[in-house]
Amino acid sequence: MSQQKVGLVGWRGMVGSVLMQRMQEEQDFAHIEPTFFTTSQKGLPAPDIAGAQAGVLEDAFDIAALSQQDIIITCQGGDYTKAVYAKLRDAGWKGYWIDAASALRMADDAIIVLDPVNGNEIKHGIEQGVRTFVGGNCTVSLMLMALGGLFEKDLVEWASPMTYQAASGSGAKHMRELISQMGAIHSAVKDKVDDPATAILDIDQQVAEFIRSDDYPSDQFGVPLAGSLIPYIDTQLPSGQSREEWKAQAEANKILGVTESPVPIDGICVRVGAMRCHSQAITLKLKQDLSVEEIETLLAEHNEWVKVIPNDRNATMEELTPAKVTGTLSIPVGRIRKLTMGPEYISAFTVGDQLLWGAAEPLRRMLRIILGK
Ligand SMILES: NC(=O)C1=CN([C@@H]2O[C@H](COP(=O)(O)OP(=O)(O)OC[C@H]3O[C@@H](n4cnc5c(N)ncnc54)[C@H](OP(=O)(O)O)[C@@H]3O)[C@@H](O)[C@H]2O)C=CC1
Ligand SMILES: N[C@@H](CC(=O)OP(=O)(O)O)C(=O)O
Repeated sequence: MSQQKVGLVGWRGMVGSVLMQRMQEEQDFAHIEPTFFTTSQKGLPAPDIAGAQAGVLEDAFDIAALSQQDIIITCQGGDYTKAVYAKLRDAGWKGYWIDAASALRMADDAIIVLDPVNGNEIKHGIEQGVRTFVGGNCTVSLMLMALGGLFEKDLVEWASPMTYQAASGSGAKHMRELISQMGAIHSAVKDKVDDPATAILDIDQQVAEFIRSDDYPSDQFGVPLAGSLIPYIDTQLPSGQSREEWKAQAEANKILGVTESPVPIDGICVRVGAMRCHSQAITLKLKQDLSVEEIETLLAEHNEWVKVIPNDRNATMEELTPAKVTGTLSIPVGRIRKLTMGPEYISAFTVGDQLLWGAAEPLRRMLRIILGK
């Protein structure tokens, strides 16, 4: 049988590069006939990651060229999806569309993909003719990978995730700016830091003045991140939520297949100075008084990537940090304990790489599901 034709759009962006990396690691290119598309570099040689047959870059707005594909994976962003998807479907294309952008997530004919959580719904959807599959919001996917064991058993009455989101969620330029901010702060006070005789409050005062000054680089974020934080992510909604906060309940319930009486999931999303791992401190109200041991067992058994970290200081400091998790598929979850509010109130803290399970990996696995490999 000939291989499926797969069009790759957005492959050189940040999410796309992580996807290409993972596809190479997992030998995915051995099972497909890839065509690389571009919005800006038509005719240039395609990357050699997929072998000699890759040819040149095709125009990502060429509906006829896109229509030749059995499957299209796009990490190009929502504006691209809005510009192309409807035209392609209107032209009669019936292939599989796998998308990283949020634009189509809540569409009735689209499934949000996170197969360790909703693999059955994905398979059922394919059988029913669903052809549009969209990766979830990074914080939502990471939360469900961590707490899937409780949601799967319908044990969660409500959840309140308070997030600590990395710079990568805003894009590559923001990651660079975070590093520049860190370096600029150090440069501004290096002499004083190196001199142990300098009073710490003098250093602190100088750092504070520098962070508020025009010399501090903040073109991308608009306000300081290094040495500070930003308690607002994405756009403002009339509900008082940020759009990032709104996604938690809307997307998580869609992934979980809850159509009536959605599980309330709401909290505050905060940008912090981590590079590419999102962390979340989650308060849960369970429907039952389960022991911590029972909760840990349910969580650990849910999928092969979640790793329960005992609520122990050393284990937490070693295992439950962005520094430890970055660049890996591991989803540690720890700080699990009963809160003083009552026996059904539980805390949890989880960390995950927002470019891997938060973005690229669910798309890559969706491709494999369609290929049946
Ligand atoms: N960042 C994130 O955390 C997440 C992002 N997403 C979705 O993925 C989309 C893409 O995000 P992200 O990967 O961060 O976007 P990037 O800005 O890194 O890349 C998007 C596109 O920009 C073009 N581009 C122009 N100059 C360059 C350059 N120097 N290097 C690389 N690419 C360049 C490329 O298109 P071309 O080759 O056509 O010129 C590329 O595909 C988002 O809009 C969002 O919808 C989803 C989940 C998480
Ligand atoms: N909004 C996320 C990143 C992202 O791209 O989310 P979404 O795929 O839902 O637009 C963040 O800033 O961390």
